[in-house]
Amino acid sequence: MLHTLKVYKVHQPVELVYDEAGLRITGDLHAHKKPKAGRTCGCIPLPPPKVSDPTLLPIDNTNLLQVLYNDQTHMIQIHAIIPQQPDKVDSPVDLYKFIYSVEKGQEQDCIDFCTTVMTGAYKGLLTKKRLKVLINPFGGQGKAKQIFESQVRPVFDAARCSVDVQYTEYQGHAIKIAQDLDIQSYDAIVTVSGDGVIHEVVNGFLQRPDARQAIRKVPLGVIPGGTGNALSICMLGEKQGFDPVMAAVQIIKGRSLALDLCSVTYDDHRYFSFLSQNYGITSYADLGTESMRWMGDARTVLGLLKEIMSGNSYGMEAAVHIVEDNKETIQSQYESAHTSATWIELAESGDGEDHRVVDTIPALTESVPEDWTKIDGKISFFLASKTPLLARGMLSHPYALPNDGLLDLLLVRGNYGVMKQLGVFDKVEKGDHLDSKIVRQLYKDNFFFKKKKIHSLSLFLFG
Ligand SMILES: Nc1ncnc2c1ncn2[C@@H]1O[C@H](COP(=O)(O)OP(=O)(O)OP(=O)(O)O)[C@@H](O)[C@H]1O
Repeated sequence: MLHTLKVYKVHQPVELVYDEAGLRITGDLHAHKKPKAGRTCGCIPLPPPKVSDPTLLPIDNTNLLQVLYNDQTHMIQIHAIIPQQPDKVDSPVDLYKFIYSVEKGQEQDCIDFCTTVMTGAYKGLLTKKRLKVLINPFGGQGKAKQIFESQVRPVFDAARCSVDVQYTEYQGHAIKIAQDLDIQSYDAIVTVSGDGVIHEVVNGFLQRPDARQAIRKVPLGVIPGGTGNALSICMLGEKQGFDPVMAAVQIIKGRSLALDLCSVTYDDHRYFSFLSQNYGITSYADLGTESMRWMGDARTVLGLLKEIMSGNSYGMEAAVHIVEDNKETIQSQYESAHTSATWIELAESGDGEDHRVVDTIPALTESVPEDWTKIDGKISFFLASKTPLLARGMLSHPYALPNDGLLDLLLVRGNYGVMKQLGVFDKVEKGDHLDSKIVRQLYKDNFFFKKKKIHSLSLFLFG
């Protein structure tokens, strides 16, 4: 059903048309111009859109943040996200604000129009979310605060979210904040940081007596403010995963996605991981470039090259429970899971249940079950991951699924020499390394790894 409203930009008539797909603004010749710094009001800017009518600006429901009538100014205000290149799926986006005057006598029509648009734009979603925002002022290249204030806060304000900002003050602070968070007061917890602070939030939640309830009640929203931002690129892709505006829109318009967590026990310490567990070249590459965070995510590539060139080999002992080790089968399972993807909504736990997270995997002191496979000797890569991308340009686990209850393990046994290892590295950008003969197995499994044990739990994320 079509809903229309006639409004004015100064004296020029403009028509607003809303249907199920979204809103169209017709007749505003300057609507596509890009917003100026400061993004005040006015009618806004961008390169001309690839639509047949240059006076027409279509805005999808997903990109509509707020449409409201201001009875002080007798104006309608539209806050929306507009892609810089409308024909590209991963185009950068900008925040726009359109303001048009409403004719005398049309006020009630305008209010009704706004209600219709907002109902369609937020179908099944909460409006005016209450957000707890954690900013690591030292994360990545130290730009998290600036990213938040200049690119993210305006989006949250436009969507009329209430924002409670807290800066992390020391290592481990986010664990404490998540542990003490009043879960009834917030609709999401948002990190403006790298993966380190996300790790702390997840672990803080899971140390709570009401861990399961807390993690269901308060989803995690991720704004890229670190160096690698691995979780962000796994959710939004390699380009948009580094776009704070797009990430902010996900927090407002995204739906929750369950992501398995891995329980890791190290000596008598237990924690939960949502990315990868690894040994061999990738782990030493990471450790060897800790002091190079200033160079952003380029340090991942540099570290890997350095470690491969060193010619080191790595001994390990591990036991793995293999669920599937045929690459073709894993690929086809991934493809069918991907095409039939459904959002996993976890049921709320009932009152009186124990909400603590309990360990269900056998203790390390117990003997390895008979149907598990042992790995004992030299390896180059032992990389188990819940997520597909290790970093930008490194699609290490192309068939990883967020909530299949399994880990994907990439294993290269032995040391095949620098040239062959460089060959694997060279193909990892698009995931083609799996065709390499030396990448012997890609398992879906649970496993014991040295002194670590891993299984999966769930966390809500926006996707
Ligand atoms: N105020 C602070 N002072 C010192 N360390 C902090 C502070 N706030 C957070 N931290 C620590 O900084 C570490 C790294 O933070 P973060 O994940 O944000 O950035 P990053 O490691 O550069 O990003 P990425 O994980 O994407 O590479 C975290 O483990 C966190 O404990």
